[in-house]
Amino acid sequence: MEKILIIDDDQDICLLLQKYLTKKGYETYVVYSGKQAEDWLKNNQVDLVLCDFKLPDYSGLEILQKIKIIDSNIQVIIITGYSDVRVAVEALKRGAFEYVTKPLYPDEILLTIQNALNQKLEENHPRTRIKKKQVRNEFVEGVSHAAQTLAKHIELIAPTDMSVIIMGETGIGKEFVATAIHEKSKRADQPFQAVDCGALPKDLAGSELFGHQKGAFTGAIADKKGCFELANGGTLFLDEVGNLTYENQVKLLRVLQERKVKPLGATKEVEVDVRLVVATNENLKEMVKKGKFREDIYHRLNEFRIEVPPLRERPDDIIVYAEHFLLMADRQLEKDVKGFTDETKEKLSEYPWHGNLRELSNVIKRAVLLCQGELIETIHLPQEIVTPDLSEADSSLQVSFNGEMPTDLKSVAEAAEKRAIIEVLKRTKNNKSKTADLLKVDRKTLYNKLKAYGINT
Ligand SMILES: Nc1ncnc2c1ncn2[C@@H]1O[C@H](COP(=O)(O)OP(=O)(O)OP(=O)(O)O)[C@@H](O)[C@H]1O
Repeated sequence: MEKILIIDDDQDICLLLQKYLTKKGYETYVVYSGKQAEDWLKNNQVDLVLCDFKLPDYSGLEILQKIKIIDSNIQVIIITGYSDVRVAVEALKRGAFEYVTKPLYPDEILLTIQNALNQKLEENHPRTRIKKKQVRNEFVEGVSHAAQTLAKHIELIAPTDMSVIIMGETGIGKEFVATAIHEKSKRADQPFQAVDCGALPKDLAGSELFGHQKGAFTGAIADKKGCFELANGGTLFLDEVGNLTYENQVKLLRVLQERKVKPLGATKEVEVDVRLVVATNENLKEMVKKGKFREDIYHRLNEFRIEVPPLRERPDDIIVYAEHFLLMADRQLEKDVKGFTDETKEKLSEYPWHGNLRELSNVIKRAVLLCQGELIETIHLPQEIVTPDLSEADSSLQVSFNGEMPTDLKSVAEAAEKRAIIEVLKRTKNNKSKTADLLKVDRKTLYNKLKAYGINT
């Protein structure tokens, strides 16, 4: 039976999750703080951790790091508020499997847990993600000029053996581009090995990349092939390559120059034939200037550079991707949602999508889950996307409660009232009479509430 640890200081949430997941056949455990989790994990083993991002003692990133140090094989799913999605995305870069946003929906949690457990990292290669056997979602090109140029570049570069640097914001699809390059290359039937250099602990990175021989260091109980050897004949994708230590950059340069790797502790070198594709969301050239990334490696990798522009700079693509993610979610959740209302499309197109395609895909999946009819409406989207001003108003309301979410009924009711007023004002384009009508109050009451809640119209 697979084991799940739930970490949340909200005891009600813990109880609900525990009951639900136990019913679904998992062995579940609960702790209420980061420290308790740390102690618990040192003495017990689990397959997956479901962790609230805002614990009383540790931040989400801190607890993630501690879990990964204790056992890097544990899959971690972060529970977060939508307004914290950007930080949660950072957690993904540091090794979390996925984030789910509040309010929590059991079906969504269950699906994410099942996906995480299915993809549980392979025993022998804990920090690498082997993509070869994974079923991937299809590569969608987009219709914007930038997306078309990107597709053309992939077609052109794929059949060559040139190294490629893929640049772009988090979640924009750099790894997808790397996979597309591999799949369209002559190496397509050979391994595609992806390594997240950002998630490699410093002391183990060398062994993960280049392998080691039994006895090379304490804990090296058997020979181990590094990613270069595992990718032999195929493509090695180094994500967040700018995070490699100087020492590993030197070793990487040797492999690039000589096409040979020397596992730690080995006396002999092993020949490797690997095409290198790397990605970064930092400016590598700047890193070279600052002395943080070796110039010689940069030039070797920079045989071809692909820049993937952020989604907000190519709004024409948003609905294309949204429709693709809707199809995927329909399939995954066995639903038959057909599309979006015009208002929903408008809201999706206006939103800045700082988490790019990953954020869009998650939002659509959740909307499909919530949708009971044929079309996704704005009520199925997170509030931040439908009424961005309102979320600001909400957060200002929270601040006025000393940074704590209001829990007393009066405050909760006031927050809901404020939200409803702003929402209706938006819909009526600030027409007070219509707003009062829709809210079924007289104009004077409406004006009093606007003043009391500090809503400027
Ligand atoms: N061209 C595409 N077609 C369809 N889906 C895509 C495409 N590109 C990205 N996606 C979706 O966006 C998600 C994020 O993509 P990916 O992991 O490649 O981003 P990334 O830029 O490598 O992120 P990070 O910087 O965090 O490593 C994917 O899981 C996939 O769902």
